[in-house]
Formats: sequence, C-alpha cells, structure tokens
Amino acid sequence: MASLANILRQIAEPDTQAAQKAAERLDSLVKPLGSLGRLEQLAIQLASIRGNQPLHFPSKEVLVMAADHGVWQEGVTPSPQVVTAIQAVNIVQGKAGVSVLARAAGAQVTLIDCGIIGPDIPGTLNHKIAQGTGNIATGPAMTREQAESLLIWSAERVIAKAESGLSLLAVGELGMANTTPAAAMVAVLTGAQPAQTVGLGANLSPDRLAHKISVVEKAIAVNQPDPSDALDVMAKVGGFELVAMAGAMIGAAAAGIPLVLDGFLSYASALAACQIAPALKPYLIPSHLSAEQGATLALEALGLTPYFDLNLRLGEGSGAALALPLIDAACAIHNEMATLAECQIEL
Ligand SMILES: O=C(O)c1ccc[n+]([C@@H]2O[C@H](COP(=O)([O-])O)[C@@H](O)[C@H]2O)c1
Ligand SMILES: Cc1cc2nc[nH]c2cc1C
Repeated sequence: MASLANILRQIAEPDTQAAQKAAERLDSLVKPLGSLGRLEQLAIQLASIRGNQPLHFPSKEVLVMAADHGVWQEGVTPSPQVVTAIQAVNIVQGKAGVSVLARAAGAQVTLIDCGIIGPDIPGTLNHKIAQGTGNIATGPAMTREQAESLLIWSAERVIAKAESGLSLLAVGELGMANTTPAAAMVAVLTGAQPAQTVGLGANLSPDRLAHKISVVEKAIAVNQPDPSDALDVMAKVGGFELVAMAGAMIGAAAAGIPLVLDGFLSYASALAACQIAPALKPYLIPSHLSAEQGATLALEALGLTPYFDLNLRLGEGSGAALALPLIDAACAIHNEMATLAECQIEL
C-alpha cells in the first residue's frame, strides 16, 4: 500500500493551456459570446483536467460506497438498519434509483461494501472494515488506522481503475443513519453549529429533529475531533462510506480524472478530502443541491455552486448520475458546434 503522502504528490495542477484553448474555441462557436453559460465553464474545467486528451469521457463509473452506522441505535432515522443491505442488493441488481439513472447515462455502477452489517453480498466489491461503525454518540466511529488505510485503499482503487481506462468517476453512498455522522463532520470542518447542519435525512419526523441535533452535539463533545485534522474528524465522527468517498476523490485527482459529487454525504466527504488535499479541488464537479438542511452551508464552504436543484435527497449517487448527461453535453458543444467564421457570421 502506498503512503497517503505519495498519493497526494501525484495530484497535478490542471492544464491551464488546455483550459485557455477550450475557452478560445468556445468563444469562436456559432452563438453569442458566453451564451451557453455555465456549460461553457464546465467544458473549460473538463478540458483543463483532460489536458492533451480529446474532450470526451467514454468510460464512466458511479461508485457507491455503502456501510452501516452504530449511531443508528440512537433513533436518528426512521429507516430500518437492514435497508442498507437490502438496498445494496437492489443497486447491484439494477433495480434502485441510481442503477436506473446510471444506466440511462451510460455509466457502470460499482458498489463497495465498506461495512454493511451482515454477510458478504454477491455482486458487490467486498471491503468490509467491520460490521458497521462504532456509535459516535458514545465513542469513535473507527480507529485512525482504519480510516487512513480505507482512505488509501479507496484512492488506490480509483487510480488502478483510471489506469485501466476509467475516464470519469461519480460518487454516491448508502448507509442508514449516515446523515448524522455527515452532519457532525460538516459542523466540525466548517465551524458551524450542529443545528445548522442536521436535517431530516430520509424522512425523520420533524419532532425528532431536536433529538438528532443533540446526538450530533453529544458525538462532538464525547469524541473531541480536531477540526484541523480531517482524518481525525472522519475517524471519530464519520463513517466507513464517508471515508471511502473521500479516498475516491483523492484517487480521482491523483489519476487526473474528474470526480462528480452527489448529495449532502458527498459534501461532507469532500470537505474532509479538500482539507487533506487542497489540490484536488479543481477536479471536483458538483451536481445537484441536496434538499438536506446544511447542504448550502457545506457547498459554500467548498466554494462550489451546484448545477441543478431538483429537491433530490435519495443519495446512492443518483444526483451524480443525473449530471453525467450534462458533462457529455458540455463536451459535445465544445467538440461539435460550428464556428461563427464557418457560418460567415461576424459579431
Ligand atoms: O444525498 C443526500 O443528500 C441524502 C440526503 C438524505 C438522505 N440520503 C440517503 O438516506 C440515507 C441516510 O438518511 P438517514 O435519515 O438514515 O440518515 C442514506 O442511505 C443516504 O443515501 C441522502
Ligand atoms: C428505501 C431506501 C432507499 C435508500 N437509498 C438511499 N437511502 C435510502 C433509504 C431508504 C429507506
């Protein structure tokens, strides 16, 4: 296993010349200057990541990280814990929201079991760290060693996939109760109060919100995570799938491929990943604004503006999968539109 420092060293700055070339090409196309709005900025960002390679993403993966959470015991979610295992099966069998949306976008779905309670699940990639995390309301989610080795394992897997042809990665997650550790991570990493980062998750009854906030406050008080040490924050108040997503982000940047974010849980992971590796930021592509309370705060802390807001809060990578056609569209305008000159238009 490589060291984290070694992986971080592989993250290159995006290619400013390629970005400049793409910007010039977009300005020459048969349209009023800038009229394709943020699609143009997206094409420029993608070009800066692709460098000399054609602006095209033939091989896309939606990577779903899944695990269970000890804090489920605190009554912070209405979902039975076994839904994590059941829905993992649905995802790999092509029946879940993310499966359908990824299929429509021409992307493959991979589900990594980082710690789902129960036996190994056929069709998933098994990397169980434990049968769920520790309960963050009473102690750490995992050890620092577990967090670091999972982060590195996840980054290395993405690097290996990119070496065998993967050109674009979208992340997603699955884990009953995981909006609780994610809210704790976002609070600690941004300095916000838990009351600003805790939301209703997957339909928690609003009269249980105050309890969920108190669980996050307790998790922070009991574990005392160090806000300047994202690995400490993830180990103490995070979750296996949240660490694995952060690792995938680091791996994508190290491999020079774009990484599409999903919802609130991916924002929490991105905040941690960006603290560990600030150089990965230019590789991140937001998709949607999650409906979870705290989503705007987390995205603002990341300095990212989402591309769409459909009131989604499914997770699984569903919003990230929905952004893939937008990415193809940004490439297509850059590659296929005629120029003003070809059409004898002078502006
Ligand atoms: O993606 C989001 O923004 C999002 C917001 C709320 C809930 N979820 C999904 O719902 C589960 C967590 O919700 P909860 O209420 O059990 O903490 C987990 O499996 C997530 O994929 C996802
Ligand atoms: C059915 C179901 C599917 C999910 N997918 C992500 N979180 C979920 C929570 C539930 C309850």
